[in-house]
Amino acid sequence: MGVEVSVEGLTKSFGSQRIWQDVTLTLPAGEVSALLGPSGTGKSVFLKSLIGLLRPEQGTIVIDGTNILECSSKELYEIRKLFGVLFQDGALFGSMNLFDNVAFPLREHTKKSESDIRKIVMEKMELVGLLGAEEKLPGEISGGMRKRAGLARALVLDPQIILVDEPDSGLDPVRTTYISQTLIDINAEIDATILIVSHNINLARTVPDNIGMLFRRHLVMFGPREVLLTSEEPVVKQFLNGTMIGPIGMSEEKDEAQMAQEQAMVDAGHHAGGVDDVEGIVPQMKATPGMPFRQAVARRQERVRHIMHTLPPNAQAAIQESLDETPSNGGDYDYAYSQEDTQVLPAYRGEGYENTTHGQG
Ligand SMILES: Nc1ncnc2c1ncn2[C@@H]1O[C@H](COP(=O)(O)OP(=O)(O)OP(=O)(O)O)[C@@H](O)[C@H]1O
Repeated sequence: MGVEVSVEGLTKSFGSQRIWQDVTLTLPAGEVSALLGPSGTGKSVFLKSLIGLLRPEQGTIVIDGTNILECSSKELYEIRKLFGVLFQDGALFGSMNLFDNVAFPLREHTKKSESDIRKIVMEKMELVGLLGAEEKLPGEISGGMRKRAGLARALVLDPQIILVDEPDSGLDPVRTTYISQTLIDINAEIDATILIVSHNINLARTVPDNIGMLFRRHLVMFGPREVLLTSEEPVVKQFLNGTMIGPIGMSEEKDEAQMAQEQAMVDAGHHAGGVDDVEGIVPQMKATPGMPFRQAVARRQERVRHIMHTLPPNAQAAIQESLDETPSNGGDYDYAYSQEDTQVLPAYRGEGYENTTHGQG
């Protein structure tokens, strides 16, 4: 199973430009998490910080028991071996065909024989749906295929943590859904901890087990998906519905006067853009039938059950609803609680609720 990534009090600046501060979150081992946020809020900077490509000036990042901000370069090298990273454009070598691109980390970092390498490469190519395209050059294939090849390459060293930077960038909605399905299937197949950085609303609603959001140099929240998806925070609602009305502006955050002016325009009949208020939670994507059981589902439900009393009431109700809807046989996908279990949850009786915005999970 993948390893937990624990971030505490993390602050990053470039010169006098503060990117974000005091970011605290834990990526639960083996679960899929997503970090959302408007453009420029520092999502990619966060991702690069996790693998030690950028160095935050304060805080800790503990991976497999090692604080990577204090460890030696040898230790960092070892920790990096746990990661597979998919960069936005796939970061493929243009002169190598897809087979050689995907084989590259194996040839570079292991002493495996060419026949073993072939076996692994073909296995990963199949997992991302690229069998038959091994001989193609990156310049001869679509952006979606390049991303898939980048993903296959990120998988060949059997990573325990997979970081994915904007898997949807440059893809149409259908291809975005395909790559979303692939990420869920990969999680089912290898049980790695996955962090996806994105501003795609559909992906955010349907893929991750946990969601966080960066805005105004802070982590607005991080926790089980139900927390963000039922949030009443104006910035979260605006982001999820993609409208112009709310604190997020074209390039900068807005002031109160500007927001009031825009609201007046909408009240007078101007369309604010985006989809009409999508409320509540759409079902999470499941592993493709025939894939292994996604163990993260059961683990997450167990974990969420223990922290439920700390979550906002709307999130508690949504979690409860999903538990109630779980088929009594557990299905291939979901972990079912017995009726007895759900009845004794103190959180559902409204006890012990502690805060409204930070569903830390
Ligand atoms: N190496 C760097 N040196 C200086 N500034 C940087 C560096 N990398 C990123 N930045 C700045 O950090 C800020 C956040 O950038 P980042 O790419 O992380 O945003 P993002 O949330 O991923 O945006 P998008 O969704 O548009 O990709 C930007 O203002 C960017 O210019």
